[in-house]
Amino acid sequence: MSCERSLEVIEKTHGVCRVTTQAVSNFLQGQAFVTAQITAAGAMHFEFVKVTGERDVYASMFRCSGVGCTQVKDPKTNKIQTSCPAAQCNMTCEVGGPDESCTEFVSSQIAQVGTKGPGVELDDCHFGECAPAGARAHVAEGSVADFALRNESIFQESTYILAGFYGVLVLVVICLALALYYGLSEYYSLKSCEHMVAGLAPAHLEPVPTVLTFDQVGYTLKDRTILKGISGVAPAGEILAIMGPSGSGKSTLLDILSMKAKSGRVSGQIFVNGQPLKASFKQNIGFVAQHDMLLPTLTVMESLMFSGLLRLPQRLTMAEKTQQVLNVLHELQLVHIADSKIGNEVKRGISGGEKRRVSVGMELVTSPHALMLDEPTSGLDSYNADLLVQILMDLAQARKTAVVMVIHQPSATIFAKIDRLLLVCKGETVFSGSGHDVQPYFASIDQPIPPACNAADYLIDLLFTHNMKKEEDLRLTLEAGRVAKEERGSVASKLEEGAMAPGAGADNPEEDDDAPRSLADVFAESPYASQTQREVEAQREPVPPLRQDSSSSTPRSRPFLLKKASSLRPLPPTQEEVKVEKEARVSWLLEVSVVSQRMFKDMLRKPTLVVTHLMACVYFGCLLGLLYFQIEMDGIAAIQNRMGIFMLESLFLAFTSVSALPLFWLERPLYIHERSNRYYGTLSYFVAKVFSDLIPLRVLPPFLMSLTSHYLVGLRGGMHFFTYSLVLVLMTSIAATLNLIIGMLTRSIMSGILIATICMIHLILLTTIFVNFDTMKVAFFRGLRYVSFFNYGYEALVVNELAGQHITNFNIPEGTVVLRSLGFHPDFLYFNTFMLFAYLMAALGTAYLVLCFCVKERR
Ligand SMILES: Nc1ncnc2c1ncn2[C@@H]1O[C@H](COP(=O)(O)OP(=O)(O)OP(=O)(O)O)[C@@H](O)[C@H]1O
Repeated sequence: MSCERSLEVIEKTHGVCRVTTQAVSNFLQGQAFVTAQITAAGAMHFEFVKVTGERDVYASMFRCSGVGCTQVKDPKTNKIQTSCPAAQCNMTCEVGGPDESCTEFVSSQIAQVGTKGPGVELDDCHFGECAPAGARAHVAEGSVADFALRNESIFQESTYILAGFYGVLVLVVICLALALYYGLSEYYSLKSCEHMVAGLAPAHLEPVPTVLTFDQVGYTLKDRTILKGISGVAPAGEILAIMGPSGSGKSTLLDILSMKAKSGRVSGQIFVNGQPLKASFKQNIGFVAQHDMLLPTLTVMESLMFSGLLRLPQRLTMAEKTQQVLNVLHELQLVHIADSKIGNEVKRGISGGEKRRVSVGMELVTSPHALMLDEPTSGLDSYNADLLVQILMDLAQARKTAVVMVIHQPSATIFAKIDRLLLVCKGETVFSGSGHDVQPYFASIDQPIPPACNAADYLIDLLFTHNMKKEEDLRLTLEAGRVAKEERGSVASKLEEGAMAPGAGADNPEEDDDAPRSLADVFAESPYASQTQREVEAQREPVPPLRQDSSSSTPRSRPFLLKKASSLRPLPPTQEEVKVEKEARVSWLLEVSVVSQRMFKDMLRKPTLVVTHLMACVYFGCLLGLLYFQIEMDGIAAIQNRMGIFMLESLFLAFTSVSALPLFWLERPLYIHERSNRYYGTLSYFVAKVFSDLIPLRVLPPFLMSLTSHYLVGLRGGMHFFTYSLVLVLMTSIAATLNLIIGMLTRSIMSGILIATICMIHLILLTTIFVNFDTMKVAFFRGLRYVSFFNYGYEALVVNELAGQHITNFNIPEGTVVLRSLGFHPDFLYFNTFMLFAYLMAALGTAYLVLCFCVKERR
């Protein structure tokens, strides 16, 4: 198309003018623009529509035709003045309602304006005539061309500026992604540190010998006792193995020793090198979860560097951090696979045993004073399990670290290596002491471990059958009627709950003198128990115990467990400790940069999601572009088609934003693990998440869609295009953030998607196109228009496209009037855009708060 803005009229030209005739402009009251059409023969038609009413819209139409009209162009201002001395006007008042001023105007002024008076003077006219490129040549030959007339050019100068602006934006985003991808990668590959020699630990990371002592640790969850007065010592440089049948409370004990947030009540005392446990000690604990929490797309080196960059003290240089990672790679025998990807079930990477070692390495990088491992050998073959335990033993000895590990059923080789053993059954201590004392102890209680059998297997079997036997004995006792009728109910219910532990009867010995003695009872009275207790006492410095909780009860009345249980609350950090911790932490900006870099890297290494989003949006833009190719501003179809396009685009973007929900869901366990292990703060993760999710998935795709559909459909150009794509980007970002919030709050991915879909449907429903809020009888429901971001977005889109547009061949030729009559607010474009911004900010704020308070580790 090419457009003509000169005075020369090829066939007929359309324009917008300001009315200067006093009588008319008075009547228009500010709506002083009329749409005009002038033909080559000097005939002119112009019309205006005066709109009155707020809720009920009334339109009064004023149409004039004039002959012998003249146009004069002011060369200085370039404005065109038009004069029609003999205009014939007629007026339709009160279309849809009363307008007294119109009736009065008709009777007093119209005759003068139309026939006798000075005619109608129009000023500041903006005429334009557009035609397909080939039409000009046709005109030159003097024949009349059948032009497709348009109100506006689809290519304007400002469009090119905006296209350039967006082009630069896209380039910046691509450069940013590439910079993030390659930014720190030189430190992430083994090649880059070939010049470094393993073994030279940075001075700040000298080992600190640590002895961990725990005394009378108990745990109660909703009136159910899970742990009862467990005591033990994890000496520096040794491994304390916690063993027991499934459900005996091993992981619970490890959680407590690792200072994990527990939902139940924890009692007892924990000492570190004889001092009561301080809250600040958490940062010196390394915790290796039962399942590997690793990002499959990263290499081994990158994973360890991620931990090192975020958790090693700020004062360490990058070279020192890399050195530390290199040392850990050597210690864990991972150098040969340093640049291999972790992998997962879909894309195979390193082996299971290697993954376990990487998980351990992620913690060892920080040189923790105490290392806690939950079943580190589970799922490994005996070679890899032995190798891992041997590595752990060497590390513990070299670094003088207290290592505590839960182990399910170790091989004979591993069992023989265990320095100290804590055997638990149904939350009670069955044995606690040196690994060498296990055989003599069980021999002393008439349960000798057969020499040909794996001691670990034998002990687990023993505890299991002992449990079964004890429960069976109690059942028989009940049947024989030896328990009073009223007592029967309580015992039976205890059995059902599974709370009846071996030796449970010993809580009330006088009630059941003949009850079989549990292994826990037997151990509590053995010299090994006293020995453990002495070791615990020996490790404690003579300091007053932690806050005593008067409400806590004595767990058992036996010599080994005589002391009163106190609530376990670590001492709050002193101001000095807070200062030291603050100084040690890496800066917030570095945290955001490292975390977002990893997110981008992950996204680029499995680009399916981004590519699918981009392709889907471009495809949909093309589809709409072809369906509505170059639609005219003609007749009612002009309104229908445009409203259809915007609704389809909004729906498409809202529903494709659901991907934010499963995306967070898959990341959730990793986030919880890393957050609780102090890799980064919640705000750092959130900012990185917003940055890495919004830009590639919620900004680029809708922008590309708007770009495609805009040119194909022939929507309004210039600033209107900018507003159009901005509104689509804002709507997509809001929808994605709302889905993110739902993903954070729901416990199941399927219900999350269902809830998200239902919420989206409700928000879509509350859009003016589906419901005219002004006609609602209940005031409350009228207020719902402010709830839906969809309503703001959709209204902004249609107003941006239709307000002020002239519609040909339609009895309401003003887009503004049509919008008003449909319940839209043509003057709310900026308000709606601002509200979308505000909505997005509020949604992001809510998402952050939900992440802070609802997505927490509570075990
Ligand atoms: N948050 C919780 N909610 C409900 N029950 C819990 C919770 N935490 C622990 N338990 C219960 O406490 C008992 C001990 O659990 P724990 O996970 O510590 O056992 P475990 O010895 O580590 O078992 P496994 O070897 O099978 O992992 C179990 O009966 C478990 O059901």
